[in-house]
Parts: sequence; structure tokens; C-alpha cells
Amino acid sequence: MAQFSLVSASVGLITLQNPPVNALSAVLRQGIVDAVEKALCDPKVKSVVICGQNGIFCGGADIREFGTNMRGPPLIPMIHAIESANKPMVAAIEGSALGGGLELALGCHYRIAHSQARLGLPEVTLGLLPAAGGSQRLPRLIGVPAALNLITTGRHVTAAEALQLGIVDQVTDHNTVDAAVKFSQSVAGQSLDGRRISTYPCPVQPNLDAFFEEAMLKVRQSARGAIAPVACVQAVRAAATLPYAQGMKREKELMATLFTSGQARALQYCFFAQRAVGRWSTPSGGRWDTSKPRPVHTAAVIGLGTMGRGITVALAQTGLSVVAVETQVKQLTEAKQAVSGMLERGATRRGAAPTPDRITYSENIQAVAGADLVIEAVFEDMALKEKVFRQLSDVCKPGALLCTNTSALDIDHLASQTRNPELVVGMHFFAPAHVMKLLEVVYGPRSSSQAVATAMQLGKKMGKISVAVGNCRGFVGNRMLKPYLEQAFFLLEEGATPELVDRALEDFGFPMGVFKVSDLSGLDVGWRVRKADGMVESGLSTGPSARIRQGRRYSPLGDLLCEQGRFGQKTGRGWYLYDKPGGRVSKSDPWLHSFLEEYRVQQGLVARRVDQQEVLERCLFALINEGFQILEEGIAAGPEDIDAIYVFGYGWPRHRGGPMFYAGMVGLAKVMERLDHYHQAHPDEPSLQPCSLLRRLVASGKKLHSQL
Ligand SMILES: CCCCCCCCCCCCC[C@H](O)CC(=O)SCCNC(=O)CCNC(=O)[C@H](O)C(C)(C)COP(=O)(O)OP(=O)(O)OC[C@H]1O[C@@H](n2cnc3c(N)ncnc32)[C@H](O)[C@@H]1OP(=O)(O)O
Repeated sequence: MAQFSLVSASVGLITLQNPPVNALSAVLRQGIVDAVEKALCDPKVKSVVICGQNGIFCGGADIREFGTNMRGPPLIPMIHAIESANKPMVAAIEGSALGGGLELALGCHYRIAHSQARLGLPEVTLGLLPAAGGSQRLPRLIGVPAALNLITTGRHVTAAEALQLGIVDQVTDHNTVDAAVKFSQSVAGQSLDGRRISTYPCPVQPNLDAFFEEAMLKVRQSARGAIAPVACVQAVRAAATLPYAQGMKREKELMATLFTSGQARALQYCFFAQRAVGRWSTPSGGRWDTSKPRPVHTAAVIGLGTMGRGITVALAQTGLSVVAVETQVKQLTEAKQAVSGMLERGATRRGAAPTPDRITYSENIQAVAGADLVIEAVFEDMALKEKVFRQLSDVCKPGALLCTNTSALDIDHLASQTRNPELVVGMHFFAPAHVMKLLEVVYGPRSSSQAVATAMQLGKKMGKISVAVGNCRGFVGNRMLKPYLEQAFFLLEEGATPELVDRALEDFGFPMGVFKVSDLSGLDVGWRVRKADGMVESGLSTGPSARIRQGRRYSPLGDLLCEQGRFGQKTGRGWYLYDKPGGRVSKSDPWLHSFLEEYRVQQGLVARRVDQQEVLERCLFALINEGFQILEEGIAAGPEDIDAIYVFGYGWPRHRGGPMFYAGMVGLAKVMERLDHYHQAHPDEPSLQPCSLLRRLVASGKKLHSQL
């Protein structure tokens, strides 16, 4: 609802009240309409201030209403009524004014913001555009280039930037409502003719056609198939070229296409999934709302390779004291320099002062004795990690949490090396650890719920999307990656090229195809794991048994490349060719194509035409099938957890909602039918056999996601 009161004898104060973010639900819209009418009819009221309760102006339209039969007064006429009012309407912006919230403020004649407020039109991130006049008013207020930037990226700006851009009229460090009331009194009675943004001409943009062509090209390149950014450009173009009323018509048409699109559903699902994963639970009864995290003031990192350095930076940026331990002197010296550089660059990027140096370096593991939480990030070798955990168990103070950054090894086994296995959890970061948003918090059967809660809370403080998952080989993300990679290799054997597979995946929306990613992260990483698992046989034998391991199809292609010293970008050669070791730009490699042809001849394989659809179905459906298996085993609590992991850690295109959501969009029956089809053709590939949860869901007609 919206509360109306009279303050300072002549100011009507309208307070938006819809916790937690004052989203513009039907009830709130009705409340605003009624309150505005009251204010305009009351002769005592000379000016009006609109604010939000609990320190937040408004988080925009109520996203939960979008999938429903929307009732209540529509936003556009409500905002028009505010703009055409004959008493000054002033928005007092605290906290956030986002989406419809900012559009409401743009309908006001003046905007006063608190210095800590954030403003933006993030609709594009929900698969929409600012369709309550935002796409038409903002360009008129701040010019086309600045408006286009805000609308197509959805970025939030600080109050200071908003002032500089001309979005707000005043910024205050004090009580915003008081400032707005005072301001509204100072302008009461003045003409409002120059204050109605919809009447402004859009500032002239030179070379309009060329400007929008370039903008469209840029957006199409970065959008990777997302339709909302393209519609946003079209809407701003309408603002720049059409009178306001016609621009509004165009805004509405464009919104109508987006509003019911699968992409909007997927993106809005991601919005809620991102928040749902914070409400974690474990099979042993641990829950986010009943488990109290331990305080963490000092954290320690053991091992300062690439991951350890990134984790140190991420911890330091959170404001914690950090003890960083590396036993090799040369590595320690290099790490100190690298960490300082990363912190400085981070501060420059954020426009902030460098993080005060709260990092203590040491060669000695004893240095972690006072830490509340330790993250082990040594080389991925079980014997080495066992040793570190035994040492930590001796050295650390009672109650200290012992975490491992392993990407696949058994957490429970590591816990068994310590005196307090309940204090052991995995904190699986993704490289670069100070940049990537995802953190898998891995619990074993003996991890206490307090340990899980502490790691989850620390992840949140570090700005990560933390997802609690059970302990199994590869946890959730890497475990699902295995069948995906396997299928990509098999497709090469059957006639595809790395270019064809990568193109299919990039057209789907991944920033990089599987072979480019493999070149980037290093082919030797997987090779080492396969060797440790006893999968690698050196040299190339022939005959069907050469491509069978442990009773199932196996492709030695990756191993053969590694034997040739082709480790990817770092050696300048992998699945692609690079201009030099460390080069970034991939080129097609004729050597690789001849190698694949020779390989097929040696193995008696006849190349056939593989199309993009087969690439997607085999790679993605095998990955999704593993996701169903993970759900069945209870390793992930729900589909949102898997989807958040893939969207935030593995480049799954957000506008496709994550693998499990995508499966629902395709239709579970179709996914199962295609898996059955491919499994019949390849009976030695168990990852193509639909798992029993998928079969049961299809048989019962049940859905995995209520939104579908
Ligand atoms: C047939 C065709 C017809 C076509 C025509 C249809 C016309 C329809 C007319 C629509 C007009 C369009 C209007 C407008 O342009 C569209 C919008 O405004 S879309 C919404 C834009 N706003 C946002 O994207 C902001 C989203 N929120 C946030 O970024 C953050 O929540 C916050 C506001 C910065 C606060 O952050 P935090 O303090 O960290 O809090 P949380 O994020 O954890 O949120 C707390 C809680 O609130 C829920 N929530 C947040 N915002 C909204 C929202 N806008 N609607 C509903 N719910 C919201 C959030 O989910 C949390 O709850 P939980 O999920 O944890 O239960």
C-alpha cells in the first residue's frame, strides 16, 4: 500500500509500503493512484514528496506478478498522472530506484537522492525493457548515448554518477525525505512547464543512423542471442526519432514481444534462483535459517599458486585479515607481487582506495594457528592434501574451520585426516577466484551445519553466489562437465571438427566452445586426472579395445594431443593454433585436421556429417542427464542449485536459464526421447542413457520447475 500524510503543513508525503523492496504490486499501484489523487485534491497540499519505507525507494515492478493475470491500475497512466500534476512532485530516493522504481521517479518533476542510493533500469537483465516510459524519458533527460548505455547494460549507477548524468537534481548525505520536503517547499508555486520530461525534445544525436547501426552491432555481438538488448536499442532509437506518444507506442510493441518470451521467463527464473540458493539445506537437516555461522575475522590460505592468489585477493577485498602461506620461497616472492598487483588493479577498477594491506605472508604453516578459517589451495594431489590436513589439524586453534579448494577430490576422506571432521568443508572457487561469481560449498556426511553456514556466509561476504552441494567426484559443476566433454570428443571421432562443435555451442550462447575453453584452461589438467584414474594408455593402439576403458567408450584424443606437447594456449598449440605460447587468438589448425583424419583411418572409423543440432543434443542432453542423476542422489538440493552453478560458473547463457531450466523449456519428454535415440546408436556410452529420475518425471508428466 501507499501511506499518505501531510507534513510541514503544506507537503503531501506519499510513502510506498511493500516490503522488502517496495515492488510495484497491484496493491501498491492502487495505493499510489489513490494517494496522488488525495494530494492533488487537498488544497492544503502545495507540493508532494514520494518516498519508500525502510530506506528503499522502489525495486521496480513486481516481477512475481509477471507470470500471472496482472490486475490493478497499470503503471504508465499512473506515472503520467504524476507527471501532469499541477503541484510539484519530488521523488526522495534512498536505497534503490530500479526499473519501474526509477520510471516512477522520472515521472516526478524533481529527484533528490541520498549519496548511498543506486539507480538503474535493469529490465534488460530480466529479458525486458523499461516499458513504463523509461526507454522514452531517460534519453530525453540525459541524452541518447548515456541512456542507451544504462538501458542496454542494466547497470546501476551511484547517486554521484546519477547527479553527473543529470538523472537527479540533488544529492544529500542527510535525511533524504527531509531534504526532499524542504526542496519541494522551495519550488511550490513555480511553473512546472520545464519539468515534464515527456515534453522534452530528445537531444540531437549526430550521425543518428551510423550511431544506432554501430550500437546494434555491438549489442548483437555481446548479447550472444539474447533478444532484450536488441529491443532496448530499438526502443531508444524510437525515443531519438519519434515524438513521445509514438515512441511510447513502439516501447509497448517491443515489450509485448519480450514479455511473453522464453528468454524473459528464463532470466526472471535466474533472478529468483540466484536468491533461492542462499536458502540452503542439507540431507542431515542443516538449514540456512537455523544454523548460526561462526564469526570469521582472520582467514588463512595455504598454497599460493593461481587459485591461492585469487582466493587471497578475494578474502582481502572482503576486509578480512589474511595469512597467506607458501612453503616454496620463489613461489612466495612471486605470489606477494602478484597479489599486490591484483589488489591495486582491483582498486583502480572500482575507483576505490587500495585495500589496506592486511595480508601476512609466511613460509611456515604454523602461521595459521590464529586463523578462524583456513582454505587449502595446494596442488591437486590427494597425498599432498592429506598431509596438509593432518598438519592443519595439529596447528589450528580449536574450532577453526578447515576448507579445501579441491575441484573434485573426496572431502570426506580429507575430513578423516583431521581430529574434527565436522569442521571440514569444501570451498570450491573458480578461476580467477577473485573475479568469478560462483562458489561451491561442499559438505560431507560429517560436516556440521555450522561449518556449512560459515562457509556460505563467507562466500556471500565475498560477493559470491554460494551454492551448497554434496560430496561426490567433481561435485556438481565438474561432474556434469565430464559427459559434456566426453560427447565433444566422441563427435570429433565421428567426423566433427573442434570448429564445428565450438560454433554450435557459441551459437547456443556460450561465450566459448568446449575446445576453446579446454585450450584456455590447459589440456594437461584433464590429462593428469585421467592418468591418475588409470585411463591413459601411452601411444595409440588400434582396434575397438583402444577406445574402451572400464567397459565404456573412451576417446584418447586429448591424451594424444598432450603426448605431442599440445597443452593449449600456454604452448601455443592445442585444439587450435595460437601465434605464440600464451597467445589468445585461436586459429584453425590444418595439422589438427590431418591428425583427426589419420586417427579415424587408424581406428577404422568412417567420418560422417555431424550437424549443429546433434552437437547440442549430445553435449547438452548428456550434461543435463547427469544433472538429473545428481538431483536423484541428493547431491544438489534442487534444480535452481544446478542452474545457478552453470550460469555463474560455467558460462551457460543466462537467457536460457541454466541446464535444468533449459531441459524443461525443451520438454523433458523430448530430452528423454533424444537421449534414448543416441543411446541406442551408442550403447557403450552410459551417459546417454536417461536416468531414472528423468524417466519417472516424464512418465508422471511432472515438471521440475513450477514456472514452466
Ligand atoms: C501480452 C503482452 C502484454 C505485454 C505488456 C505487458 C506490460 C506490463 C507492464 C510492465 C511495465 C514495465 C515496468 C518496468 O519497466 C519493469 C520492471 O520494473 S522489472 C523490475 C526491475 N527491477 C529490478 O530488476 C530490481 C530487482 N531487485 C534487485 O535488484 C534487488 O532486489 C534490490 C532492489 C537491489 C535489493 O537487493 P537486496 O537488498 O540484496 O535484496 P534481494 O535482492 O535479496 O531481494 C529481497 C527480496 O525481494 C525480492 N525482490 C526484489 N526485487 C523484486 C521485484 N522487483 N519484484 C518482486 N520481488 C523482488 C527478491 O526476490 C527477494 O525475495 P526472495 O527471492 O529472497 O524471496
